[in-house]
Amino acid sequence: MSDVPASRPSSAARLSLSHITAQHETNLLGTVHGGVIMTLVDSVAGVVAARHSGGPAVTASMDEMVFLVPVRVGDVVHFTAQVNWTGRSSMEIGVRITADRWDSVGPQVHVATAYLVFVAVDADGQPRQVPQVEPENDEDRRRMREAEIRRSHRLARRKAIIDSREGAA
Ligand SMILES: CC(=O)SCCNC(=O)CCNC(=O)[C@H](O)C(C)(C)COP(=O)(O)OP(=O)(O)OC[C@H]1O[C@@H](n2cnc3c(N)ncnc32)[C@H](O)[C@@H]1OP(=O)(O)O
Repeated sequence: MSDVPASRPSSAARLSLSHITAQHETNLLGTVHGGVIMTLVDSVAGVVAARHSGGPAVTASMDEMVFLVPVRVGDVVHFTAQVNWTGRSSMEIGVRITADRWDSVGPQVHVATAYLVFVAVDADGQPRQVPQVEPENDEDRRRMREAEIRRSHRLARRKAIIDSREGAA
């Protein structure tokens, strides 16, 4: 594992990946399977988490992911990911997914946005501390504020479910 600094700028681990979709990635309707997109989202976010934290990181959760438009075979799908927020050992990674239609030149289509929480782990699979992400501009600061809102909702939802189960027991 590399030496891990106390903080890293958000641009340090940002990553873009482009993928040309193929026939074998389709669902029964003939459009690209949502699971193919989700696998690539998880992979891209995992690389960002590993680069930011300087070592292995595992997917802890993925927020609701809304598919806005179908992706067609041959479309070029772009995944852009960065660390939005850091806790002690967890990181929220935001992934924006856009597509260029294979048969026309036009503005990129917004396919989906996903937010994933990764936890950096040590050799025993135990959470380890991550560098704090340093937002570099207003957009990064907006992403960090919104990530904090999502985290507080995740924690509140988890606590409400635990309380409800304990109340029912
Ligand atoms: C890249 C891949 O494909 S990995 C394969 C799929 N993923 C996995 O197999 C992961 C399996 N899960 C695990 O190993 C564990 O649950 C871990 C490492 C994620 C968390 O371990 P825990 O013992 O629960 O850790 P702990 O309770 O100390 O929490 C550690 C951090 O994880 C965060 N966390 C734990 N569970 C969740 C969750 N469901 N959603 C969001 N964050 C979570 C905590 O908030 C905490 O964050 P912080 O350190 O920034 O405050």
